[in-house]
Amino acid sequence: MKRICIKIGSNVLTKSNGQIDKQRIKNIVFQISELKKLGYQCILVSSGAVAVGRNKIKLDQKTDTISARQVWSSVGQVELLNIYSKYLNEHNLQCAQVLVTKQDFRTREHYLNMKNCISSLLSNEVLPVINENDAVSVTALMFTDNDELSGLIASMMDCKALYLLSNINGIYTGNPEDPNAKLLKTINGDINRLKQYITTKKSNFGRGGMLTKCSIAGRIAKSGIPVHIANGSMDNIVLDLIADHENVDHTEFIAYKKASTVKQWLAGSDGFEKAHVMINPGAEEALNSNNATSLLPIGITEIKGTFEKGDIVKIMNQAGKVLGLGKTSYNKIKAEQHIGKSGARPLVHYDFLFLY
Ligand SMILES: Nc1ncnc2c1ncn2[C@@H]1O[C@H](COP(=O)(O)OP(=O)(O)O)[C@@H](O)[C@H]1O
Ligand SMILES: N[C@@H](CCC(=O)OP(=O)(O)O)C(=O)O
Repeated sequence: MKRICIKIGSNVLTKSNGQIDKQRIKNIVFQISELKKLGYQCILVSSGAVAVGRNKIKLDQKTDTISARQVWSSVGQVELLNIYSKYLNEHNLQCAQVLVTKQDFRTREHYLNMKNCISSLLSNEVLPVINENDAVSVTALMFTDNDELSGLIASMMDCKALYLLSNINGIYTGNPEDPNAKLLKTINGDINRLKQYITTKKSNFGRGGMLTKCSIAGRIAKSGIPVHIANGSMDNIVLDLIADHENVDHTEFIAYKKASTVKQWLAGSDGFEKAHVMINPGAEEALNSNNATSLLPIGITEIKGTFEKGDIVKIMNQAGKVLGLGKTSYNKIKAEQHIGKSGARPLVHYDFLFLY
């Protein structure tokens, strides 16, 4: 089975007047049923709960922003899944609702429970429809947006590709409304240059925006999974991409060589770090070279925060630029004894290091 993850943004599922676009959902379901016939196993990450709920419930004036999101998402999620379920049944397919929080990726036990649940649904031919559990995930505990969630799912489930469907063809070299802005067809590595093109403009109901979509797409591609940002408002977009992606207008983040599962997990672990490890220019150069280099204490200048053996740390240069994430071989106390000294074991072995 070729396994893929498809993420659908709120705007793909709603019309400009805010109403749910049932025809769009119907077409997404059609594509999933066709993909199944072609031997694809799909995992759906669907936004839209808040947008759907907002249409159903008029809140009293006292309701604050957080409570509003909780009410709308929990009401909207029921409606959203009912629509998916109804259309899937027309193709003799079934779906399951999987609601997750960022915490579920933090502890290994929850991570494995979640992985087992999704694997079991897939092996029983049930389509997992995943969303953030917006009713209980609030502020600091939230995913940046569902793009981040879909990246974590694609890595966890070892997907062959991730499709991020938004209301736009892909990334343009400027404001998409500017006729001079061109669509970038492929991104190969350097995502930093994209920042100059991206405005803070978001789709009506979108959360993260294009910049977070890009940084997640870049990271996931670097860990070995190709990412396609494409227009989910176009009928049969995923089918077209799978048939001949080079001839469909969209942006592809070209995948690097497949990373190990540990490196893939690290690629999605931003925010889970226990401490920041600052390194000197020599160490930065060595890590960024083409050789498989581990992070040695001699290159470390400072440690901010505390960690135990096996915790994740964020690796940063002198200017504060984040270089990557690593899993430590020993704890902070031991690391501090060796800072700036030669001869000690790597704090982060190359096999447990993911560089952006
Ligand atoms: N350079 C750019 N190229 C493409 N889209 C951009 C660019 N800069 C800003 N955007 C905006 O990003 C939006 C998509 O991001 P987002 O709102 O997060 O979508 P979604 O809700 O599908 O996740 C587009 O609707 C577009 O207005
Ligand atoms: N979990 C929220 C969606 C959050 C989100 O990331 O939205 P989007 O940027 O449209 O993918 C919901 O279902 O409304």
